[in-house]
Amino acid sequence: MTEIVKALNVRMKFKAVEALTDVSLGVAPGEQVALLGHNGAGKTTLFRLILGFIKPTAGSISIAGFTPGSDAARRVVSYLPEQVAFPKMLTGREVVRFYARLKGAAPGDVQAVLDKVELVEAADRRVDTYSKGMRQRLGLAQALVGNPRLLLLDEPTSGLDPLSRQHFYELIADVSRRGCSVLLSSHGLSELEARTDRVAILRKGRLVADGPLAELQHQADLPIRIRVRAASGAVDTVHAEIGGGRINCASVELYCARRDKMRILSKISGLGAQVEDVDVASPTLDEVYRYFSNNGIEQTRRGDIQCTA
Ligand SMILES: Nc1ncnc2c1ncn2[C@@H]1O[C@H](COP(=O)(O)OP(=O)(O)OP(=O)(O)O)[C@@H](O)[C@H]1O
Repeated sequence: MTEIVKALNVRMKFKAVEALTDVSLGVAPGEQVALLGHNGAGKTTLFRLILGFIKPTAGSISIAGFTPGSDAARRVVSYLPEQVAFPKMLTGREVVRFYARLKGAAPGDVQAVLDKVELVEAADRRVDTYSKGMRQRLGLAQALVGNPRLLLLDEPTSGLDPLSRQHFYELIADVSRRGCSVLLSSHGLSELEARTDRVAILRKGRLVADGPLAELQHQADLPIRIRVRAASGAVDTVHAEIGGGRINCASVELYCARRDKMRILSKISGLGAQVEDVDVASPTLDEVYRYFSNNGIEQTRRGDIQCTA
């Protein structure tokens, strides 16, 4: 199957600044990839290369087998930039109609897309009366019109309230289920955690991690948190048996390496009725991100594994 994005050993240099170094990344049809990285890591540069706005200093990129920026590639890809701006005098419908014509989409697509992003009621109002969230949804509408095979979304949820974010991700999941690939950059790690197939992390222009979150958790081998709620009067015994730290009058918390998890859980299970509940938490995307963007050096409060069990 042809990859929608295929970047091979891409290097991008702006005079003295090397924005990307030896980046190889593929995106399959229907795949959702979150592109993460600190400010200046090279995310927007990668988007601009995929769009064909700039050419790589070295390496190659193809979009569904086509050269970025070519007519054929442009028919494949849609882009929602971080700072979305439309002519204020136009209505939302006129904006989407304009993009529909540019992309050769059927006129009926305009209404369907406005409906999808819940802008039908405001469609005939001028864009300068729109809230930030409505402008962002209009940005998504212009990106969705014409059924692109690849959506590039640069910080698409910045400035959106929690409900709008949720709706936004539902829309993205829907287009992805229909086979559209999504490459999305974001700093909102907690909201991405359960919503992306794959995470790619750029650090100073280098791709330092690429895979499903579970795989990156495995690679980073960060400690797992186990929290045990003791039965009434049993907290001292539970603490003495499994170690860790007391976090209140009734609970004990410890961190352990992944390889020790089952052994410790079995020990906790052996405490029988002295344990009321157990909660096991794998490292979050935020922790995995910090690990990889800090060159594999762990900087979390879990740094010292407190397991004595
Ligand atoms: N046209 C340009 N000329 C010179 N340097 C540039 C140019 N475009 C980008 N850069 C530099 O390349 C590096 C990567 O920038 P880029 O905008 O891709 O980062 P980013 O990951 O998108 O950052 P942010 O999260 O802040 O949007 C930065 O050091 C930036 O200053």
